[in-house]
Amino acid sequence: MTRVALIAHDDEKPEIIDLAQSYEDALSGFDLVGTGTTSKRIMEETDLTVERKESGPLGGDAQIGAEVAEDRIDGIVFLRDPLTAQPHEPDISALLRICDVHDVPLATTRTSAEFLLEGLIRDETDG
Ligand SMILES: O=C(CO)COP(=O)(O)O
Repeated sequence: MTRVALIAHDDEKPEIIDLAQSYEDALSGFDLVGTGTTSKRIMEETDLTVERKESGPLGGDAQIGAEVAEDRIDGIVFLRDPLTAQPHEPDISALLRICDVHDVPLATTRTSAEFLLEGLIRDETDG
């Protein structure tokens, strides 16, 4: 099953919730994983089930990075706050780097996230 990671910084949580609601039908057919607070918020605002990792600052990005290294993840939506410094910036950089290493598609904005999800939906439909 297509496994998708959902991650958003605090400023972007309303955006990822709106995205999850817009794509709820398609996402319900995916295996979802996410960082702690993002997962919790999405599950509160939709009927989706998201496997909860740690919160980002406590290692959630690193846990998802480990799954990327094991080729378990098909795509990542990571809505980053481009205007606020994060205490766990090294973990964030590591996640972006390991996605590059393994050629795992990663979207960091709403529009690129829609393109990514449309691509994953198409791949799943094509079988
Ligand atoms: O910090 C994050 C990603 O770097 C997100 O973590 P939360 O989903 O726990 O807020």
